[in-house]
Amino acid sequence: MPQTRTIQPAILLLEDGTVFQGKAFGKIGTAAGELAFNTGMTGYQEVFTDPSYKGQVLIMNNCYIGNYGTKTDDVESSSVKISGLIAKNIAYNYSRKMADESLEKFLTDNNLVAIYDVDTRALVTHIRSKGAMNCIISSEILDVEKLKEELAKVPSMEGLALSQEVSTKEAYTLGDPEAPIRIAVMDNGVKRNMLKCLSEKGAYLKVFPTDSKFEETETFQPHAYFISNGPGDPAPLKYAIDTVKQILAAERPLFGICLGHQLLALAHDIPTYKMHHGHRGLNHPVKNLQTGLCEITTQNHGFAVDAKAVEAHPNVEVTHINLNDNSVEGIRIKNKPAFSVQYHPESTPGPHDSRYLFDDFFTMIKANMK
Ligand SMILES: NC(=O)CC[C@H](N)C(=O)O
Repeated sequence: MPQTRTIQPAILLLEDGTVFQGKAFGKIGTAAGELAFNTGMTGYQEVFTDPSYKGQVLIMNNCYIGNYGTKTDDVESSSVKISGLIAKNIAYNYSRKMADESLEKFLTDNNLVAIYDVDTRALVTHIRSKGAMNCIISSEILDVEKLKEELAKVPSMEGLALSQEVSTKEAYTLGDPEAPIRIAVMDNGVKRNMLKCLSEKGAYLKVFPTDSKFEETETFQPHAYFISNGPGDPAPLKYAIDTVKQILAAERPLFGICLGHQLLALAHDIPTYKMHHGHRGLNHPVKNLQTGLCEITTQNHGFAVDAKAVEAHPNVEVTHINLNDNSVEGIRIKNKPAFSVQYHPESTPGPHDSRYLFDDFFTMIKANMK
């Protein structure tokens, strides 16, 4: 580390009063949100720019981040979306031929407040036993009592609607206008790679703001709908649940990922619940109940679909389960061309085991075009 750099102290305060001392990184300031941890060893830039992390202060479990720098197009949206960052070690210097800049510059340019030199293993163990909670990090207020006052103002993630804050404000198109398949995308905070996976398969996309009316999306004459991922609690998104109901009533093929999956369940009156500490990482084992095969998946969610309510529903079937905790990872609607998964088949970052779900979507679309 160059001698010229002055390292400032920073502090992390948890909702239950636990305090961690560390060092400042990125912007000097204060940031708060729900504490969440990601166990992935790579892909920090894609993770930081994933809109589903809006409102969360993220712990990167890997003991070192920043060592391969950042690259302009390794992003899942136009800016950093996490509210704050906690790490063990940060590499100021990076080594990767394709990288354009350091993580330090990337985070400072994105005004992100970060803290490092924190015992992240102790911190993660703490959340794993106590459950998800809010936190605040600061490199400008080092007085714990003052930070407690600030932390008290931070809303709970449960009941928080955030999609409108990250969704596109204006509809836009993507891909080849002459493509034989048109897909309307409900952008609840869509990751770029989902759009890439869809357009590369030969679809012309129109990406609509999360709260667009069904009638408006229909003017695109879509052959199918894609319901994207997104931040926050899915339950308060009544406008989106209603739109999903209208899409289903019109018999349009539908594929939902993560928040999109939760909205498909909610549209069938299947409730979602806040998980103890969520799933965020690149190695979550999921079993496909239709093929009996296991996939290693990318995950990022703090809410999940109620398994008992799915079982009790005559028209909804569980297609995938998480092998760590048996939670619902995928559903299919028996009487409609619709399915969804809780995990991330676009997998940036992550393994590509689940990319077949995009093929399944296109097969379903084509079957419904005949
Ligand atoms: N990646 C996502 O779409 C996350 C969905 C939702 N915000 C959750 O935390 O469960």
